[in-house]
Amino acid sequence: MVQRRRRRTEADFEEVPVIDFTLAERDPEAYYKQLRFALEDVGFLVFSNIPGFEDGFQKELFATATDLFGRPQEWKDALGTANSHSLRGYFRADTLPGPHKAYAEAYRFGADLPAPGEDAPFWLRLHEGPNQWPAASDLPQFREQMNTLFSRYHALNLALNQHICHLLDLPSDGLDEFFPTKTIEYNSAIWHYFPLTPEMKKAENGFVQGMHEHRDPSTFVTCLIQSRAGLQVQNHAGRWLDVPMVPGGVVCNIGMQLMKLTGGKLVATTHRVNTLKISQDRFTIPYVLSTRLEKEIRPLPQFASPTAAKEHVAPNPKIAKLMSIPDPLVRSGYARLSLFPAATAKLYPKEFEEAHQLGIV
Ligand SMILES: O=C(O)CCC(=O)C(=O)O
Ligand SMILES: [Fe+2]
Repeated sequence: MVQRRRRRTEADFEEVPVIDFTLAERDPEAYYKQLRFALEDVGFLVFSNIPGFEDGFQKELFATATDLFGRPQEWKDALGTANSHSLRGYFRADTLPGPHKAYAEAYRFGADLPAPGEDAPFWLRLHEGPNQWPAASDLPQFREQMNTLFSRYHALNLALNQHICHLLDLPSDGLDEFFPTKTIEYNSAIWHYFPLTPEMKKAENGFVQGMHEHRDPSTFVTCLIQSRAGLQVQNHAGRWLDVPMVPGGVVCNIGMQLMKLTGGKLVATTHRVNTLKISQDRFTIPYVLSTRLEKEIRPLPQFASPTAAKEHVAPNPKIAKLMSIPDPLVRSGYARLSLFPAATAKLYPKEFEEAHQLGIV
C-alpha cells in the first residue's frame, strides 16, 4: 500500500513531454521509455518530426482556416451544424448561455457517409452523415487539404496503435478489433479560439474558457495540431500546465475508452483551453479515429486487477454519470450531445432533455 502511494507521487509531472517520433525507428529503447512515461503517467505528449506533419504543411492548413473563419458570418452560418443531424459544419460557442460559453467557433468533420433515415436511433444519426463542404469556388483548396490531413492522421493513428500494443505487450494487431474494418470513421474539427479582450481579462481564477475542462470520453487516442499554445493539462496535484507549442508538432492524448481497456494503465488526463494564454487567434485541428460504437470496452484480462489500475485525478461527476450508462451506443450519443450542447439542444431536444435529467449535460 505504502509502495503504491509512493509510486503515484513519483509519477506526477511538471511538464508535458515532447518526443521525437523518429526515435521509434532510430532508438526504440529510448522511444518506448519516453512513450511509457507520457502515456502511463501524463496521458499527454507532443510528438515532433512526424513525417507528413511538417511545419509548412501545418501553416498552409492554418492559413486556410484563417480564410474560412474570416468569411462573413452569414456565409459561415449557411454551413452551420444546425443543418446537419451529424453535426458537421460550422458552429459558434461564444453565444451560449451558462457554463458552456467558450470564446471559440469551429467547423466539424467526420467520415463522409450517407445520412441514416429519420427513424434511425439518435446515436446513429449523430454519428453518420455527409460533411458540409464549402463551395470549391469559395475555398478551392479546402477539401483536398483537409482530406490530405485526415489520411495522414489516419496513418499516424495506425502507427500509434502499434506502438501502444508494443508498450502493452499485446500483439501488433491487438487493438484492431476495436476499429471498424469496412470504413475509416473519425471525428475532426477546425477550432478557432478568439484572442483575449479587455473584457475577458477580468476573469477570476486565472481561466477564461476556450474549451471547458474535460477528458476525451469515447476515444482511444486524440491527435491535434495547433497554431499556438493555449491548451492546458492538469497534473496529479491539480495544477494546470501549459502544453508546449512545438512547430511541426502533434499533440496526442489518451481518451477514456483506452484508459478503461487498460484498467487505468494508460491515463486520460483532464485538459482545457485557456483563453488567457491566447494573445492572437489560435487554430487547432483535433482528430480522433473512431472505435466501433457497438463494442463494449472492458479492461483486458491482464489489466483487470484492481491493483494494476491507477486511481484517477479530478473526477468529474458529469463524466462519471456518462460512463455509467450501460449501452455503449446510447452512451456514445450522450457523449456527443454533451460535447456540442448548442447544436444538439436544438436538433435533438428530447434526448438533450433526457441527458440533462440524467445530469450529463
Ligand atoms: O483545441 C484544443 O486545443 C483542445 C481540443 C480538445 O480538447 C478536444 O477537441 O477534445
Ligand atoms: Fe479534449
